[in-house]
Amino acid sequence: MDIQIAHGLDGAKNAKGLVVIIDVFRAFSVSCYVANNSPSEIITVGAIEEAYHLKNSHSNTILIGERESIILPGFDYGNSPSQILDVDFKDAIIVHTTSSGTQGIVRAQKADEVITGSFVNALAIVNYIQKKKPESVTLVCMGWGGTEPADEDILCGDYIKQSLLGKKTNFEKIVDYLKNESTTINFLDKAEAKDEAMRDFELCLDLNRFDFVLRAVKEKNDRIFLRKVV
Ligand SMILES: O=C(O)[C@H](CS(=O)(=O)O)OP(=O)(O)O
Repeated sequence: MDIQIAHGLDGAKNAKGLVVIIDVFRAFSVSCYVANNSPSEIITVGAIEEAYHLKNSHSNTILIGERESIILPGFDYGNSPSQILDVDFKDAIIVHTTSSGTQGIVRAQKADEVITGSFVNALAIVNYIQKKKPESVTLVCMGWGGTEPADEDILCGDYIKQSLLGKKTNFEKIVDYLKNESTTINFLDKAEAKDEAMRDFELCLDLNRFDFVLRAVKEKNDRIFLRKVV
């Protein structure tokens, strides 16, 4: 299996094979927390206008997302796992748009298949790839706004790659580095509620909390749905 690491929006655009779009803080950690709370659908969108359009077209739509780490006007929740941790999404259509992660999903048009990447379901991702045995895998580290590298996404990409190669990575060291040395945890600086942001940090680093993969599937009107694969 050929394993490539790519970065940001361009990396997503050119990614081939089975593509993992990685966004630890916070898009694809959030997506897993959402998926765990039983929504009828999760729709990933790039444009904010599309999110508003979907909200106006379906009564049971909930908007989740941010720009520059701040919740968007009229949205129900920010891009924050702590805000939605205990929310029952039964029968709701979740529409998710973010600065970086969801933009990567939308751009990954050359991929054979796209799944999301985060630490909260890292083992499930590794197991899924090992089971599928694709010829080539691209791990796309989305970074800040899809334009600048971010430590947490690079570390997650490397963690998945090493696991696929049968090598162990010390996860405690990763957490320690992100907590004490990394300067790339943008949303922590921008957050108005510091306690909530710290809780987001912990929830996004809750390794292997979920045992499912989220697969991006293009359907009606070219909309991209995230579907759980256990
Ligand atoms: O969760 C966030 O605030 C980030 C903002 S950015 O990437 O640092 O610009 O969004 P995400 O798309 O989840 O990375």
